[in-house]
Amino acid sequence: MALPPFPEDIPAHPLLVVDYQKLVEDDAAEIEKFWHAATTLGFWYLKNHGVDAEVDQMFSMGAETMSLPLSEKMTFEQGDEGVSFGYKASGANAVDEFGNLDTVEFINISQDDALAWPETVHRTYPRTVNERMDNTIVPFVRKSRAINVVLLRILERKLGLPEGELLERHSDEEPSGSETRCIKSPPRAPGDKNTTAIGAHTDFGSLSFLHNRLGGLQVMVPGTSEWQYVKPIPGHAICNLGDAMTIFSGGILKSNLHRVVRPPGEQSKHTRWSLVFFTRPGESMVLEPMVDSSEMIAEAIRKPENAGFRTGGATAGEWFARRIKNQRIKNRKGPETWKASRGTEHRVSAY
Ligand SMILES: O=C(O)CCC(=O)C(=O)O
Ligand SMILES: [Fe+2]
Repeated sequence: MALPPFPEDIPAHPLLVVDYQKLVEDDAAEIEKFWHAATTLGFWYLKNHGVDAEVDQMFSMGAETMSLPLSEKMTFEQGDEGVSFGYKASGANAVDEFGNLDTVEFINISQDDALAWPETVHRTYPRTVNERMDNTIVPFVRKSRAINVVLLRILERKLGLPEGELLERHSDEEPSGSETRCIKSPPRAPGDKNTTAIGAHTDFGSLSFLHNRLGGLQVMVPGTSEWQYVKPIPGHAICNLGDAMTIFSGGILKSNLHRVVRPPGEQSKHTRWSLVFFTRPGESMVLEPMVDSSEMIAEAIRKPENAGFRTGGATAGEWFARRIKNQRIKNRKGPETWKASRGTEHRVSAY
């Protein structure tokens, strides 16, 4: 079905457009553009990534899964212990410190489970997922991971890290929180004041590769306290960095605050689907600035504004479980639970 375009009269934040093929060819100007995006907003468009056909298939997988009976989907629910893989029902998470509820449902499929299929590493999935493992999910996961590895290699070099040091923290030999997520966000009643679908957050891991059809994603542009839409552009993925990259780099790389609200204008009448592939560090990797491996990072962490990026030695697995667990509404005791779910979000105004 044809979707209405993003309204022309609604401002959208212009992300830099990075050409993936040029990155692969080691094009110096393109690498500079990517580095600029990574160290300022932490969001950019990625074109020529070659994953469009797989993305379409993944949206079909998502639609098939979300149309299963709720009772069946609930058999595969994430639970309240801080595990991300599986199904998340609408309203299972808080979107703010007051305990308002999210309005999206999604399915998270672990990279480890996809790559080991038909073996199980972490958990099992609904039949609509199993049926599409070989022909849809595995190809999408492989291609998306390969793209993120190219991006990681470039960042590793630009950060002055010895070859392989950042990559080995994202090895697929070790279990990780890396996963793909298909999100369904139904239209909201016109008078519904609570328009937040996914609350303000920074991403938990390293790199997110996102595919949007409708508006609704917003970023808070650094130095302002205003939310701005990111406009979906056909064939352009939206990429962003997560907390692990900000921490590893001692604050050089930016993990920016974002959220999902009702799509703008006519688009608000339609169901919003989105698809993400998250690359996250291996579970046992310690999230600390890589000061011993890069002079640039050692220098960055000496700046007072970056001091907060020392975690005290949390592993990626612990960081990730804490964030997921404390955003579950069933675990909520009060505003402190929301605070306990936070990562590198420092802007009190956006909590
Ligand atoms: O749906 C989107 O556009 C963004 C989703 C997102 O931020 C997330 O799942 O972390
Ligand atoms: Fe996100």
